[in-house]
Amino acid sequence: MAEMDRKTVGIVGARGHTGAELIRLIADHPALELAYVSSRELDGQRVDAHVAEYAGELRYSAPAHEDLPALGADVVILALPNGKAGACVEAFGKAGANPLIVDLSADYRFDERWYYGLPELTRERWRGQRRISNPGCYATAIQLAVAPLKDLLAAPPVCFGVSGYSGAGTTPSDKNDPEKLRDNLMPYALTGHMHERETSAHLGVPVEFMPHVAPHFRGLTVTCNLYLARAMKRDEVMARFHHAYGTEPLVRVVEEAPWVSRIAGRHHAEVGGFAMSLDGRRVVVVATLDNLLKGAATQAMQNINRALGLPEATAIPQQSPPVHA
Ligand SMILES: NC(=O)C1=CN([C@@H]2O[C@H](COP(=O)(O)OP(=O)(O)OC[C@H]3O[C@@H](n4cnc5c(N)ncnc54)[C@H](OP(=O)(O)O)[C@@H]3O)[C@@H](O)[C@H]2O)C=CC1
Ligand SMILES: CC(=O)N[C@@H](CCC(=O)OP(=O)(O)O)C(=O)O
Repeated sequence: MAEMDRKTVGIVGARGHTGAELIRLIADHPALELAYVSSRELDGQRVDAHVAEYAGELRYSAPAHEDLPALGADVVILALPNGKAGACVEAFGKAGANPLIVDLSADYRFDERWYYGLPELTRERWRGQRRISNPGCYATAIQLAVAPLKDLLAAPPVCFGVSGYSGAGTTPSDKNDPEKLRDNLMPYALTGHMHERETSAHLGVPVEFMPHVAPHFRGLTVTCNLYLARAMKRDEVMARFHHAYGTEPLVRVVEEAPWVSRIAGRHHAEVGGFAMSLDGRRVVVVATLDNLLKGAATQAMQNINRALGLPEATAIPQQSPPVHA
């Protein structure tokens, strides 16, 4: 597609797990090409030595924040740890540069000047903003599980989350130490996790969230207990989910509670279970997604495609639905 006017993309923080997934997606994108990928640790090394799906001559570089605007990418993806995006965003402001900026961190998720891009729930709120804040991974799953019933809740949803340890990034900690995770389930931030605040703010209802990290690498599950203001039948509950997501290529509504082992490496989220209490006033909804894909890189790609006027699912692999045993 050499004749197509490709847009250039810079990834800041490209050594990380999400950065690597973005390199894969962009490598296969008909309208995008990588301009630069930054990493201090991999500075000077060939990208194809680290991401097999990338074929080209590009090497990692380590520009200072203030030098990013001069690199001239049309799209800049910030995949840095929390707290680091501001310096980059400021550098573009100071230089008078206005690329499309997508931030994967939590830094702008509460900033009303930024579009919060969870396309299936917020795409109507995009008004051409060139600053896009990508949602958190658990926060994506919880919002997808709760949104279709949020007007019927009698109490805050109580959500039990279990993530693979890639969710904890590459900076060494107990939460990404395979030795400490072996045969283990590690609870953390059991009240006040940032995604509790994020989901509450964006759903407009208070949410309670208890995260855990498990020994698998990628994929997360949230099991959400929802008390309902009136008795409902399972069919009625499911009809709401089909209505909300029936035409969405990246959210599948499934009968059974989905398994995280079947979502790893896939680009969509699954929402299912819909276990009802006998009195019909309580339903348990389970959502799974790959935290690095629909929880991060794939969602960023949806947002970028949309902002560039391309079909939202461009270059996002659409695999066939999993077969449940
Ligand atoms: N992992 C996940 O499942 C999800 C992550 N996110 C968010 O996406 C962002 C990236 O996550 P992830 O890829 O997991 O993170 P990683 O920890 O795997 O990668 C972080 C990247 O930032 C660079 N970096 C680390 N420290 C600094 C620093 N002090 N200054 C500048 N660069 C630094 C690293 O490269 P180098 O040190 O070589 O420069 C690396 O490229 C985070 O904000 C995270 O919260 C969002 C949703 C899901
Ligand atoms: C297992 C694990 O540690 N997960 C991360 C969430 C990853 C994510 O979505 O990150 P941000 O919201 O920080 O962008 C956490 O709980 O902080």
